[in-house]
Amino acid sequence: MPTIGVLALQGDVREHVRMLQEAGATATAVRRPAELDAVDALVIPGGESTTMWKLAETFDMLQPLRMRVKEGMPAYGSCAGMIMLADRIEDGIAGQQTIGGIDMVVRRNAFGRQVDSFESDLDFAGDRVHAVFIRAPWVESLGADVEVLGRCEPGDRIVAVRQGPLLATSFHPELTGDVRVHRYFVDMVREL
Ligand SMILES: NC(=O)CC[C@H](N)C(=O)O
Repeated sequence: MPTIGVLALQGDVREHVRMLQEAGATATAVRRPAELDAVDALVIPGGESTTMWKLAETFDMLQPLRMRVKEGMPAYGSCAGMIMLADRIEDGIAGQQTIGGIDMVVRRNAFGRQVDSFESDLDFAGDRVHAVFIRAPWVESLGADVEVLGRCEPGDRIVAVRQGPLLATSFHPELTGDVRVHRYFVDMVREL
């Protein structure tokens, strides 16, 4: 059974721990480099990417996170976590940095004020899932090695992608009780 960490600097950590356990993984919160060393894979939760970035620097986690991702650790980022896994971002705050790893440009708070939060059914890797979006980003553009796993209205925007061991969604599957996205990630971790 793989041990999957949930980055616990900020955001909805407990919900991801619960979903990972339901999907058959051992799940644990990760705050420090030594805890990161001990996991096979990592979930980066939703929250606020600017805060997460600053806390990652404060806790000396940004470089270790970049290193593990570069070495091929599987990671799944949801919402703010998607932003953290993007190589480039639009509408970040001044100097905002990411962990990176996925060759894509992600736009923060992209769906705009009128649809700050919304829910939508969409196809994720061939499964129909109910998706919750909260001040969500979308994928503005992506490299040739990035696979699109899901799109959503308005605008047929890209909201789920995978590049090798890295998975990202604009939405929050941990809030729906539907374990399939987490199961998809746990299966990824098992196969890699
Ligand atoms: N629900 C979320 O994770 C929101 C993401 C947030 N808008 C950010 O920029 O980080």
